[in-house]
Amino acid sequence: MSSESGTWKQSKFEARENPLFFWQYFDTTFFLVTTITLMVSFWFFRTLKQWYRDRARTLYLAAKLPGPPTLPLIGNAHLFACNPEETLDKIKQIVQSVDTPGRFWLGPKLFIVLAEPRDYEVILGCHKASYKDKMYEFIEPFVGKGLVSGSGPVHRAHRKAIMPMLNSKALNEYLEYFDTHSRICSELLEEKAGTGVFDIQPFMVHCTFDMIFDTILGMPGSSQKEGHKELVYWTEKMYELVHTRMIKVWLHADWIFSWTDHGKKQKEGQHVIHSFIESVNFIHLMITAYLSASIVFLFPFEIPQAVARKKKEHYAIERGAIAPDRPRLMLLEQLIDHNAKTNLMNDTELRDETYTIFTAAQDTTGVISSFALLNLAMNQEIQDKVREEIRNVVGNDSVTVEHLPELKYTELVIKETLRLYPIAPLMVREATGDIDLETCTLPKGCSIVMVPYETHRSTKYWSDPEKFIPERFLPENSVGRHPYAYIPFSGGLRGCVGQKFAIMCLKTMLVHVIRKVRLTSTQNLETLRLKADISVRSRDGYMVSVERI
Ligand code: HEM
Repeated sequence: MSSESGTWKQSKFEARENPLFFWQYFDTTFFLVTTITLMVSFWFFRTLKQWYRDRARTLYLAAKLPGPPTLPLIGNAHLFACNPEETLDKIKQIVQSVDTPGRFWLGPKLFIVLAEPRDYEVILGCHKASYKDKMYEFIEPFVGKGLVSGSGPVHRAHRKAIMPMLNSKALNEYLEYFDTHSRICSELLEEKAGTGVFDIQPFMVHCTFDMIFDTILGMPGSSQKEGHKELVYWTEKMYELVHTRMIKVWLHADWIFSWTDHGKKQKEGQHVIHSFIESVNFIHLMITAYLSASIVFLFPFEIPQAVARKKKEHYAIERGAIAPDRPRLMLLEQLIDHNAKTNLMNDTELRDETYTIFTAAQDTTGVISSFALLNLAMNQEIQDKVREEIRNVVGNDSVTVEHLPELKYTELVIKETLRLYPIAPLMVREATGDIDLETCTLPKGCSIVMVPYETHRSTKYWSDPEKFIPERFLPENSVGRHPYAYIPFSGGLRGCVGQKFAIMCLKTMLVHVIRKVRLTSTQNLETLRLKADISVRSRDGYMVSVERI
């Protein structure tokens, strides 16, 4: 206390003796505050000016593009205040009402719609369009940040590492699993013979669950025997929720979303998944996993366990404690081995990539195989041709690597299915710089919407586009067609990494099912109603009847 009052007295004394004492103090503070204020103001006005310039340029370039009339503040958001199932119709209406490139606004955000192959060619190969739109982040609460939603240098490095892991050597190893599970699927379908109309999708979805469990996680899948209706339901629902959030601009803010019915449904879905996991007896699970190696459930909690188990196995093999019973080619094993050498991914990234690939592979293949079989059920002549080819090429044998390239007509059927039902009906990118197209410039910051669904059904590139005609993909019938008129697997910098995997998987499934049962359906292509969430699906189910061959 005395020393403090001493200091104060000393300052008072110095101030009286030296009149510049306080001014010196004031000058330094004044100088610092002024400099910082000026710098902040300078930065603020510069940013504001840049923002104003960018905005003016965006408005100027957008004004040159055709599009529906906009309302103040909300733009065209009111057009999407519809049932999520109708989104595809809304986008189709926009594409059909204007000559693309066209535009629409969701609040302050500009979307430029493309449907011409020449524009796809530029966009899919352009680094400035290789970033996924921010809306893809809505998928991250479910699958984490993986190849599908990520962008930038980390995405590039992960993609570069993962792509060679889905090479022919690994795929040939996977074929055995595709064959085993497809056989089980065909036997289960055979049991449905004579039972009337049923939805074939759950059968195909469970089959793909199992194939992907074996090949991506390297763990035996047996969901076809156990059945996981709730999980299947919530996988599909999860995509629907993400999609709803993407198109409804007012749901973008987390705090609003969490209060809405959709946010509550998201929690409900997570709750179902959590409860399911918790309901499993973990001791039983571990014993089952280690002794009989039959783990049958998945989702985020399962993936970390799978990663941990595979890591343990990796280090045990390295120490020589156990010998590998086969080449370690399952995707998760390859990722762990690669990571041990390069340290490319941390544990979270490893788990997210595994789970992302798992869902990217499972949902797509499950839906496309259902559409393929439904279309064969609706077209008996085409089904007969496929069956004849299968008899000639594979007979009653297991499917081998040598058979696959010989299944040429079956491949045409798969291609035609992917034309009519492109799994990604819309693909959205963010322009990280201005991009010049043949007819216009896309301004930096806009969202680019590609609509393969529309291009795949455009009379400009396809005759009788609404009909199921596999022969249109014969080389002689494809002459002169723009290569980007057909992009079911996207292409270029963000193209699907699982294309070969998917074709192999689909061919094997078709072989087993078509040679075992004849499918019929009372549904037809003209009346089949589709919906689009993240992928295209049938609103009416995939209703077929089967009889034994
Ligand atoms: C019939 C089956 C499939 C179809 C039609 C399909 C289609 C597509 C499409 C269109 C994209 C681009 C999406 C976009 O840019 O928004 C994509 C990306 C992707 N696909 Fe597939 N896919 C299929 C199966 C698979 C399989 C089996 C795997 C894994 C084994 C897989 C893994 C991925 C991954 C990881 C990406 C993200 C790639 C990136 O952005 O770098 N897909 N797929």
